[in-house]
Amino acid sequence: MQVALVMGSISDWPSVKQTADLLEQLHVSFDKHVISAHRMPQELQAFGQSAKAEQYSVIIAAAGGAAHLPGMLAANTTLPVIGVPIQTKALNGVDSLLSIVQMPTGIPVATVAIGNAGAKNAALLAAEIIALTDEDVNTQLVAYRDKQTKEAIASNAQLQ
Ligand SMILES: Nc1c(C(=O)O)ncn1[C@@H]1O[C@H](COP(=O)(O)O)[C@@H](O)[C@H]1O
Repeated sequence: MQVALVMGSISDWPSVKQTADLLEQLHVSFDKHVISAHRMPQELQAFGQSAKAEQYSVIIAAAGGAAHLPGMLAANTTLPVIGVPIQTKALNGVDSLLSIVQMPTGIPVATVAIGNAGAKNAALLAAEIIALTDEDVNTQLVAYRDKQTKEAIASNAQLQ
């Protein structure tokens, strides 16, 4: 698999599904895992440390609240980790965002926006990394961008 799609809880799946659907559309192969740094610390460490040997190219990690999962995965691998802040009820996902984005120097997490835009951009960012060496994924990405541009131009008609 090219991407490991990891979430802190099964309750994150409705958001993470948007990432999964877009990865599928872009022909990126991936598998899905619930792994919590807080609830499954040993499994988290084992997963991070074996991720490179498993031949993943990118890890996407989505978590909400005290979202230490992306950072702790990044601590256990040198693969690129994309962090997705899940929108929370109590603090609207600002808690998730700040937990993920403010990493110390030396252990980066590529953090995307809170909510739907972030969930989708995580898939696109992963696909852009994969597309460096995968012509099929590159073709899908170019087509995605092309369609998006055409739709934006066509939306001018709604102004008339
Ligand atoms: N942020 C983390 C971590 C972690 O970072 O290890 N593990 C679970 N969670 C988050 O807790 C929220 C509530 O989880 P539950 O619904 O299971 O109580 C979820 O958004 C999950 O990502």
